Amino acid sequence: MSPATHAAPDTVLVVDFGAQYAQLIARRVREARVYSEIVPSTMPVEEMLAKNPAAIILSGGPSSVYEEGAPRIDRALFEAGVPVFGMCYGFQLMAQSLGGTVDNTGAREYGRTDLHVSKSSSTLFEGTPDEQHVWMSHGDACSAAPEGFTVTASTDVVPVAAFENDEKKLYGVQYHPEVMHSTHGQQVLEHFLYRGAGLTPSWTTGNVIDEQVAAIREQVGDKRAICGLSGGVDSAVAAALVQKAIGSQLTCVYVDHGLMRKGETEQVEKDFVAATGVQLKVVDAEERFLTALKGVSDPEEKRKIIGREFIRVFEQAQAEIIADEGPAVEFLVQGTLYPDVVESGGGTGTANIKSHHNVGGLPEDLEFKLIEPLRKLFKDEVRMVGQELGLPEEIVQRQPFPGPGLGIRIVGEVTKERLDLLREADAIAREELTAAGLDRDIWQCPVVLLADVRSVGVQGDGRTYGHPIVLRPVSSEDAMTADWSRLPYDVLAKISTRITNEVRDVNRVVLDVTSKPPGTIEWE
Ligand SMILES: Nc1ncnc2c1ncn2[C@@H]1O[C@H](COP(=O)(O)OP(=O)(O)OP(=O)(O)O)[C@@H](O)[C@H]1O
Ligand SMILES: O=c1[nH]c(=O)c2[nH+]cn([C@@H]3O[C@H](COP(=O)(O)O)[C@@H](O)[C@H]3O)c2[nH]1
Ligand SMILES: NC(=O)CC[C@H](N)C(=O)O
Ligand SMILES: [Mg+2]
Repeated sequence: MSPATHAAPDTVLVVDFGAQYAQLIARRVREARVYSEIVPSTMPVEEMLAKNPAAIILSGGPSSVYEEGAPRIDRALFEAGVPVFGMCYGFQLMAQSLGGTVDNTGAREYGRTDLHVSKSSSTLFEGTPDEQHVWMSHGDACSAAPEGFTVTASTDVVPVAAFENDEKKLYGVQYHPEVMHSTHGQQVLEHFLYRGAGLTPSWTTGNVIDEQVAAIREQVGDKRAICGLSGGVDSAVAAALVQKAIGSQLTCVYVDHGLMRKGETEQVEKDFVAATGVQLKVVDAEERFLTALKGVSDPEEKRKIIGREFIRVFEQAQAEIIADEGPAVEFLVQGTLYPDVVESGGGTGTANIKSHHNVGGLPEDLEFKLIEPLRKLFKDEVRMVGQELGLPEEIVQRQPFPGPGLGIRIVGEVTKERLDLLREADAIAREELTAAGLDRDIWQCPVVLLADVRSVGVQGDGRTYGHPIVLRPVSSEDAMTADWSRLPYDVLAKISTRITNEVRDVNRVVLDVTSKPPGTIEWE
């Protein structure tokens, strides 16, 4: 999308072989201040090379290289003169393609492993200790490196745990440098990028602002755009970025779909406008959404309906703005992030976990041209962009709240009555977490109503048959993986007591102690 005046940054392609950690690799590369993108392993090598990558990283993956039907890579990739770094499956594939030996030696290693570095002056390992901990997860192993490669590390059971070929700029490690448990992993990755591939750490979120502002100006011209504004971080940053590019040609539209939390609408009306001076249109669409959701309890169906209704409301807003005179409103700005795209199966041929309303949930007859300036960024990067744009801390550090709102936090049919009940419970949980000073310690805390579940309780000496509320506090770096937050018991106790006392029909509060994976953050 960048106009010709802005050179594309040096890009490292991360080829995804179905890895658990492809996103993490891309993030680590960006932490090294080099721009990276993920591509599926099914992309033909010519297409990868046509992107003019500065380097290529081959990810891990569940397959075995010698199995029939296992994903492969055209050998041409290794002969194109582009520096390549293979990790785990990618390493094994590189070994096999170039004439080394990979087989099932019985040398399985899962988890923390001691790595013995045999050539600490090598491109990958310079300055790192001869003995280091790495994180392994493999059943196959490379027993002989291809010709021309120097073996630079081994473990007690694997003779070839790293190899390097400086002449051809090809490198590989059996372990996962991208995970935190590999103690010098980031350093080894940076050595590949800076020393192996000769890149300089120059990519910053500042580049994103300049590039996107120029690109958006060119794209929009003298037309107008609307931006779905939710009060959340992503749309606030997207709106501020687009406002910087086209100023008063932008109108923000906040949809009150009746699935918002207590006090949210008032907050957006007040805080965001005060911070940015943006033009805001608030649409009350509660009835429309609740009617469309009537009788629906399947999560994907809910998501699709909400995605569709959002667009219908935006179209209506568009018509109203056009009626007010001025140039056409052709564009819709959304605060879509990279994880939204990846999780909706839109990124790399990965599985569709759930349709995020703004990606997989969009209707097919969408007429707007989309502007999604944050589509390639992770959340922490978006927060940095927001900070650079001068947005206040309260907005930039706000916890995420999903576009489909409480609609996907009611397991069962969504009704006004259930929403009101959940809104009360959620407000109590948020109030107590804030009072305990825990807002910055947790990523977010969905509060979920199990509307189709009832359990027996005793309240006021009488029998009750009510619904459970689930607390789902999680900590995370980017919502791609998460762990349940170990909240202090007294805070949990207070929330539980208040919810069962103050919210009618709720007689039980339970805590979700599942990490992601296997659970996702939201229940639907
Ligand atoms: N109530 C709403 N009104 C208008 N647009 C919305 C609303 N909710 C979500 N959107 C649109 O959908 C996009 C995706 O929602 P999402 O919740 O991922 O982002 P966000 O709300 O901007 O940030 P956060 O992830 O911090 O909550 C938003 O960026 C925004 O464009
Ligand atoms: O705008 C959004 N539209 C959606 O449809 C959606 N679904 C999940 N989320 C948020 O994304 C993060 C990851 O959530 P999951 O682990 O449930 O997939 C968490 O932060 C969720 O709150 C959404 N945000
Ligand atoms: N994590 C991986 O990439 C594993 C590679 C291969 N499936 C093995 O077990 O050796
Ligand atoms: Mg949100």
